[in-house]
Amino acid sequence: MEPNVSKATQIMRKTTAAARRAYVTFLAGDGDYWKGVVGLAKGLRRVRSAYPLVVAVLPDVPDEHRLALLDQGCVVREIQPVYPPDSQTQFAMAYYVINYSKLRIWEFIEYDRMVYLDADIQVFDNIDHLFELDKGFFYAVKDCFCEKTWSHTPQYKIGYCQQCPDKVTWPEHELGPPPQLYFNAGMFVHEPSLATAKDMLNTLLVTPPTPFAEQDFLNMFFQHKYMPIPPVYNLVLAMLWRHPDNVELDKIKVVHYCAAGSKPWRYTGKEANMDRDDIKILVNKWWDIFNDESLDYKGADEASQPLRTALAEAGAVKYYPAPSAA
Ligand SMILES: O=c1ccn([C@@H]2O[C@H](COP(=O)(O)OP(=O)(O)O[C@H]3O[C@H](CO)[C@H](O)[C@H](O)[C@H]3O)[C@@H](O)[C@H]2O)c(=O)[nH]1
Ligand SMILES: O[C@H]1[C@H](O)[C@@H](O)[C@H](O)[C@@H](O)[C@H]1O
Ligand SMILES: [Mn+2]
Repeated sequence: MEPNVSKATQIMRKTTAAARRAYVTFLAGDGDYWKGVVGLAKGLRRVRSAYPLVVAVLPDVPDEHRLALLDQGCVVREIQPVYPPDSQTQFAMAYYVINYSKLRIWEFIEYDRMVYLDADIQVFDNIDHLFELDKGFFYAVKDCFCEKTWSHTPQYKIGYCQQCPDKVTWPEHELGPPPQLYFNAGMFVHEPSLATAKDMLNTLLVTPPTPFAEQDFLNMFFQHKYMPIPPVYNLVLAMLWRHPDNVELDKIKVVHYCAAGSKPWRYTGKEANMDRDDIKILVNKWWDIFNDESLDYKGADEASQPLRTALAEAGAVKYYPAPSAA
């Protein structure tokens, strides 16, 4: 306690601290992930998050998609791509290679604390309290090893998962010590720092790429700083059928639509497990937020005007202002 600090100073300090916090997501390419970001921006507004959503966009994100994000009150920041060293590695999904560019968010040093959320994530409850966690750690939720994307690993082959480590005992005599705790990198709490960013990129230069790309890399880089947080902060959907005992669906704050076929904006219901009732409900809940016009950002014109003007001048996109609601 500092007894001599005036109320005004205390409020000013709080405001300054708040200005240095933000949610952050990542957007690459001209595909449909921008819809996920729009959904996320509206979801954060629905739960009355106090902090903005910064979108780290690669240069290949088209202006039309950037406009849609500005219209939703996002802070759009262009980043340069990050590539792993050359190799013949097979990524679990071919596109994972672009995810190394996510490492650029450590360069956003105008913020001292950020909560990263993948574009295929939705928040159903306020999680602003994550910004209050002790500094000096890397916070994320433990992953599950049971889906086919893990089929290249010994843990998948023997049916071992850190979500239920007692079910299949790790054969230490054959495979050595059990795998260290491993987090899903679709959601985490981090502290931007140029020193860390530099260290990361230098380490990446001498780190051969592996199937889960930057997720594997971050697990290696932060192995001694990693602090698990409860699964309510990142429900990896496969948990619903792989470890139902570890999930209390009504308590979930953050849902990660990462299972094959579960991205709400691409959902057909055809892929394995996608016809489950809980999945259908979660996909519908995502759409309810995406379609809810009352959640649209109200100061849209102000944020996106410079880009609109530039585009109009360049004749790149035709923009017709929406009629006033009055
Ligand atoms: O064409 C794309 C592909 C990905 N992304 C961005 O990259 C994120 C990661 O891609 P996915 O969400 O499709 O990946 P998964 O959630 O299936 O995969 C998991 O493994 C990945 C390994 O690269 C990442 O670590 C990811 O955060 C983690 O949850 C997306 O949410 C989105 O923010 C795009 O913007 N455009
Ligand atoms: O770490 C992986 C990865 O995030 C996959 O994309 C997801 O589908 C898996 O369930 C998860 O275990
Ligand atoms: Mn994801």
